[in-house]
Amino acid sequence: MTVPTNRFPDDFVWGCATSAYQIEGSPLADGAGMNVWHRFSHTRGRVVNDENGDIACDHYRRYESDIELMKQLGLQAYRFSIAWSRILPEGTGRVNPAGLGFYERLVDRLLEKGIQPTATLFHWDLPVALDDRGGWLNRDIAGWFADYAESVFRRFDDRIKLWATLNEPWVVSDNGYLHGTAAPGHRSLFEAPIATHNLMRAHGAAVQAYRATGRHQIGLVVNIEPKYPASTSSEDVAATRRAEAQMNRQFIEPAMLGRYPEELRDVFGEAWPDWPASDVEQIRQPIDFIGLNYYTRAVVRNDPGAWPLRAAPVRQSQVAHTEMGWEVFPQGLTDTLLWIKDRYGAPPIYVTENGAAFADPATAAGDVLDDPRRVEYFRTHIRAVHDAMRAGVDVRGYFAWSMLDNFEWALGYSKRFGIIHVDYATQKRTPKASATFYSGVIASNGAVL
Ligand SMILES: OC[C@@H]1[C@@H](O)[C@H](O)[C@@H](O)c2[nH]c(CCc3ccccc3)c[n+]21
Repeated sequence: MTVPTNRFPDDFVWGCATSAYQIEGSPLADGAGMNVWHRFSHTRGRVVNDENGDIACDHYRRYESDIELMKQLGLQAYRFSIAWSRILPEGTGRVNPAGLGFYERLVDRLLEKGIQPTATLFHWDLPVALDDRGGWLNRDIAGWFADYAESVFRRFDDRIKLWATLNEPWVVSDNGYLHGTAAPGHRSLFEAPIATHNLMRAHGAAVQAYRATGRHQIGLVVNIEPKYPASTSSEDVAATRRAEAQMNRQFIEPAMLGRYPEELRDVFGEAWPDWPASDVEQIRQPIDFIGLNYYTRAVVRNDPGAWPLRAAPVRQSQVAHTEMGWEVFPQGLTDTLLWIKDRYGAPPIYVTENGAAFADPATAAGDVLDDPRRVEYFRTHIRAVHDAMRAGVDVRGYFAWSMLDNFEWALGYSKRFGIIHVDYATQKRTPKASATFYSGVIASNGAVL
């Protein structure tokens, strides 16, 4: 693959990404079952300002005008997630035709507008009915997930050609079961490894199900935050390896190499089981691509008091940070793309999420002052992708996070990642300068960088 010096290959795909619970609203409409983020966000004290996704961007009802905006941007593809509990209100068994109907309308409208739909089966919004049966702690969930996957493959594989099983299993295991900062809000050293393992077993089962009938591509989306040691001391280097294993290799390694990083026993101790080899073999199903979500890097030091990693980030001074407190470090994206290529056999990669939160207040006149730092963030990170491609990494596409300002999980609506501003009181959409910039990138296939 020859990569032109000043633009991207002709078949490179440019898109935007969102997820169901963050933008749709109407979480219980038309027979949908309750999902764990509905229950979590309605539990006092879990989300900033006790905000929730009851309305969000009202995309469930405004999807046609939102797709019009995507068309105006010149998007070639759109990454969204399917809400499991709309399709199977109890998580298994009865299919809800109205739930399928929403995604049918969404997909058909996208195709009408010449925009490629790419779907993630699970972006954290587990049906409550399954959480009440143990959720990711119940080994049966691999079968439940495969059945759900089959019901949507059967319906949409003629129109959706790029599938992802899970979005960021690390966040579900680490935030949802280890630290309790995300749904279902558990805090347990013993539960997190079980959640990890069942998430990955479910991934494997869904890929196996896809191979039986699917005719296109399926992969796994992981968040990778490259870890750089704060010093060359053996303590800091060891701490960095623990942090890297726990976030960056805990999921991609079983999926791609059929083994868990040995550092995980050092992190979890007796709480890390000896998984049956047959389980890990089943997890290692050949996949067609890796979806990489990249935002920032971490500089890591040894910290004996930091549970359970015994590692802590070191904030970098005198450099740009986003509203999330994340360092702006585009080199980390190049480094990560090269790391995946070198370590996991040069798989095709889509950058499935990359973006930045900055405060973008709307002025009284209704204009939106898009922070110029967001344009710079996209410019430098898209350049970083190009650098990796010039160095031989097989990157197939880039999805900006996010198309719309949306519900930022436990941070509610306090963080704005959108290239399109949403006034939540009026639901008015206003493209930001970053939308105009990204539109130019797409139109010129990266030549404007
Ligand atoms: O935080 C911005 C986005 C979320 O809105 C997406 O739903 C999620 O896929 C996503 N992942 C990451 C990086 C991993 C991460 C998630 C949550 C907290 C800290 C890091 C950033 N984001």
